[in-house]
Amino acid sequence: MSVLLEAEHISASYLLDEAGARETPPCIRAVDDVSLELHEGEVIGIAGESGCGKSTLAMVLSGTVRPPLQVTAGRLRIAEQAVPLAGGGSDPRAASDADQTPLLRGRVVAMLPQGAMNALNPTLRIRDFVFDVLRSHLPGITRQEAIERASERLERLGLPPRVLSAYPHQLSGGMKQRVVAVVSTLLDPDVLVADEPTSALDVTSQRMLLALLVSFLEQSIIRGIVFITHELPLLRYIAQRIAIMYAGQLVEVGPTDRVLFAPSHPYTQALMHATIVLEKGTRRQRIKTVGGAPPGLLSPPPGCRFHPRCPVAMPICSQSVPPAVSVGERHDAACWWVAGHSAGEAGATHDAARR
Ligand SMILES: Nc1ncnc2c1ncn2[C@@H]1O[C@H](COP(=O)(O)OP(=O)(O)OP(=O)(O)O)[C@@H](O)[C@H]1O
Repeated sequence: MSVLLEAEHISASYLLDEAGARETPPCIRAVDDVSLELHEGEVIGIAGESGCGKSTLAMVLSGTVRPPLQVTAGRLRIAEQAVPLAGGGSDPRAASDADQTPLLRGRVVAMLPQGAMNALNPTLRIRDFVFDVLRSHLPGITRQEAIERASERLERLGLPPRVLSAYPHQLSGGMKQRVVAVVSTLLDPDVLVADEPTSALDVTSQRMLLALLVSFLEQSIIRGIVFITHELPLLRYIAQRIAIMYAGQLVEVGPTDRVLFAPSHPYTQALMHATIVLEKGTRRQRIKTVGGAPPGLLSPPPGCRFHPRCPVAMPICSQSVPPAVSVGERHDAACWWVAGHSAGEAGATHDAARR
């Protein structure tokens, strides 16, 4: 399976002292040492509680980082091209490539941000929005060409081209979101990063949007999707793999069914209200809810960031960052407790999410 997107050891922080008055400015480490792969034709879901860094990771992966957010480390490659990371990351070439960002954005990677439908200008017909978007990427395009391109695309995806003549208020929320999704992929990007694209939609509209995103893949309009949500169960309908994020880090990555129905990390188990089978022949332990709140990212807890809330925490958990351990085929969990219980099964530690 070929790798379409490869993020290596990405860290990104919000700098709280942009003026640079302090030598070591305080910063919120919203994404901390995240490595992730997206394969050709795949949808990977990224899930976790509010504030765990999902949107920040989405901005990094889509090349839309803006101050006060800064990428402090890492590399990103999409479709075999290095994507510039604002701040340069650890790759000195990235900073000098920064002028390529607008080109990469839209053609290599596109972002469907939270509340994307609200980006529509209420005073402009959809066709004017389409023209503005396309013109920003393709300065030479004429109005007629832009409208024709959007019209053909809508028709191909089973949506009525007449929406181009409508004002936003004349369309339902679900239709607006689908139209914005279509417009954001008009340049056939390799990867679409969708950040909570179904939030604020009713169930029927959610399903229609998911179906549309799948059509993008089936019709080879795009080649892979990073789908961010706090609604873990939703990922069952669209993602082949799921990455669980906690306090800026990935704690578990694996095939959708495994993560949803046989989660390994205590945090994922708590999220799923799942049953942990400790070992063959031992009793089952049930975690009902995630007690407490996620830590502040200005000064996250040492070791495993979940340890203050973890029902199976051990002394080592507060002392040392857990390695990612293989718990099955392309399934890793970063947890000392899991490492102890899967010793001998996997034997090796792995770079999280890169399997
Ligand atoms: N502009 C900002 N300045 C400072 N801190 C920020 C900024 N935006 C986000 N943060 C902080 O970064 C951390 C990660 O936020 P992020 O929005 O990426 O999380 P999230 O998982 O997407 O949450 P949600 O699901 O609520 O959108 C949080 O602690 C948040 O308070």
